[in-house]
Amino acid sequence: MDAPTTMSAENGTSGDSGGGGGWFTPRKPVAARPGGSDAAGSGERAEPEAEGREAPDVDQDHITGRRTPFTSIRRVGAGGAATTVTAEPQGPPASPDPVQPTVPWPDGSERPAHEHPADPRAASGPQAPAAGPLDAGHEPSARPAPGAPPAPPTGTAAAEAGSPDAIRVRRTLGEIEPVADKVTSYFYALLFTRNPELRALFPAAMDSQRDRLLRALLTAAEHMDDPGVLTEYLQHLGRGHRKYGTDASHYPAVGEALIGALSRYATTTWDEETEAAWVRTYTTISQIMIDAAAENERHAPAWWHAEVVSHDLRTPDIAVVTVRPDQPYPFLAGQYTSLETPWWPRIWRHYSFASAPRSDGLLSFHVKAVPAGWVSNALVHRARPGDVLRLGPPAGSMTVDHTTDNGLLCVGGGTGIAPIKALVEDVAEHGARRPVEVFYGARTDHDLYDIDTMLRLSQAHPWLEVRAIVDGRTQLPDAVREFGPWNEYDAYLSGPAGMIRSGVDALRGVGVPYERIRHDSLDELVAAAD
Ligand SMILES: NC(=O)C1=CN([C@@H]2O[C@H](COP(=O)(O)OP(=O)(O)OC[C@H]3O[C@@H](n4cnc5c(N)ncnc54)[C@H](O)[C@@H]3O)[C@@H](O)[C@H]2O)C=CC1
Repeated sequence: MDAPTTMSAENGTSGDSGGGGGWFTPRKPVAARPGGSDAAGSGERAEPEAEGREAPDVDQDHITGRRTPFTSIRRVGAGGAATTVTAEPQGPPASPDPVQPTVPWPDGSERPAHEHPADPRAASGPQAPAAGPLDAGHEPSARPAPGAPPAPPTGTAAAEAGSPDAIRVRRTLGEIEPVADKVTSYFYALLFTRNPELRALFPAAMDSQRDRLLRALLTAAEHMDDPGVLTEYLQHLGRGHRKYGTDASHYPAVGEALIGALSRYATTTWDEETEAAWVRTYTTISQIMIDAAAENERHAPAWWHAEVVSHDLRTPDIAVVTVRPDQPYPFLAGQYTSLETPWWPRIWRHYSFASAPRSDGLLSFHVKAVPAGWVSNALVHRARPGDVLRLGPPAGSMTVDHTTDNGLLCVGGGTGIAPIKALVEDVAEHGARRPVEVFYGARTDHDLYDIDTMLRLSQAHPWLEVRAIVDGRTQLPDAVREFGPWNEYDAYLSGPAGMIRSGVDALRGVGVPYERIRHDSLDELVAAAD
C-alpha cells in the first residue's frame, strides 16, 4: 500500500486527495472505525477510475470565447521570485501542485503532504506532494500539517473575513461547491479542448487525477490569506509537478480554464471584480509554483530512474521492494516518495522509505497489494529485479528531531511500520541514548511481516523496545494508552487513516500535546494520491 503524505497532527483542509469531504469545505473529522478497514487503509490509495464518468457538457462559445490573459505570470522562476503570498488586489505573484499531492496537473501529492512550514521540525526535503501536492488534513484541533494549508475559517462571519480578494474567492467557492463535479468536468474539458497537447501530461484514466489538479488550485485559493503555510505548500506543489513534465508555459492555460469553469458555474456571484480577484489569486499561486520548480531544477532532477534490485515477497500480498536510483537520492528517514511503474504510466503513488539513508544508496519500500491498486499490485505481483521505476522527490516531515532528547513513541500499523523502521535506524545512526518505544500493530500474527527485523533491532539497541500488538482484546491505540506515561515523548504514527485518527485521539486523551504528534496526511491515506 501506499505511503502517506507526511504531516504532523494536522487540522482539516481540503487537499489533493479525495478523502472525506468536499473540495472547498473544511475537513470534517471522520469518526474512527474501530476494527474497520479504511478504503485506502489497507493500502494503496484509491486508483483513478475510468475516464469520462460524466459528460463534460462544454459550452463551445465558452471554449472559443474570450480568455482571461494571465500575462503577469513569469515563465521563468528568476527575477524577483515571489516568496510570499499576497492577497492584495495588486501585483502578480506566485503558484501549487495540485494533485497528487497538486496542481500541476497530472498528478496533483504529494502528502501528504507533508512539509509543515509552521513546524520547526519540518524537513526541508523536496516535495511533499506526496505532499504531495495538495494534501490535506483532518483533526480539527490539530495544527496545520506540513505541506497542507490550514483549515479555512467556518461560518458566515469567517467566510466574510480576510482580504477583499479572499472574500470574493470564498464566495465563488461557496457557490460552486454543490456542483463541484460539473465544475471539474468543465474545467478539464476546457483545458484539453483548448490545449490538447496538455492531455498527455495526465494519466490515461484520470478521474481522481483531474480532481486533484483543480482541487489543489481551489484549496490554495481558499487559503490565500495565510501566506506562511500556503507558500510552503505551493512551493512543494511546484517542485512536485516537475515529474509530470509541467512547464511554466502551461500555467496560463490552466488559469484560463479555471476562470472559464468558475465563471460558468458561479453565475450568481461572478462579476468583473470577482474575476479580477481570481486572476490575481491564480497568478500568485502559479508564480510561487513556477519559482519553486525553477529553483529546484538547479539542484535536483525532475525524477529519478530506479532499478529494482530485489523483490522479497513476505506474504501473499506484501513485498519489500529494493531499488537502486540512477543518481544520488537524498532524503531523510521518515519521508516518503512518489513512485511510478512502467506498467501504469503517469500514475504515481506514495511509499515511505523503509530504511534510513544507506551507504550503498539503495532504497526499500514495503508494498501491500490491495484489490483496486494498480500500482501496488504491479509492484507486488509483477515487478522483478531489472525493472525500472521512476521516483519523484522525497517529501514529508515525519522526521526525527535531533535537537531534543525526547523519547520517541512510534506506532506502526501494517505496512505503516516501514517509516517507523527508518526512524529507528536514524536514531541508532545518531548514536543517541534516547528511549524509543515501538508499537507494531497487525490484524493477525501472519501480518507481522517485519517483526523479525524489528526484534533484531531491539536486541541490538538497549534503548529500543518493540511490542507487537495483534488485534484481539485490544487494538493498537488502546495498547499505546495502556503504557506510558508519554509526556517525555514525541509521537510518530504511521498506518491506516483510522488507526492514526484513533491513535491521535488516544494520545491526546492521555495528555500528549498535538504539537508532539506526527503522522502522514490522512487524506493521502484515504484517497487517491499521487
Ligand atoms: N507502505 C508504506 O510505505 C506506508 C503505508 N502506510 C499506510 O499504512 C496502511 C497499512 O495498511 P494495512 O497493512 O492493510 O493495515 P491493517 O488494516 O492491516 O491495520 C494495521 C493495524 O492498524 C490497526 N487499525 C486499522 N484500522 C484501525 C482503526 N480504524 N482504528 C484503530 N486501529 C486500526 C489494526 O488493528 C492493525 O493493528 C495503509 O493505509 C498505507 O497507506 C503508511 C505509511 C507508510
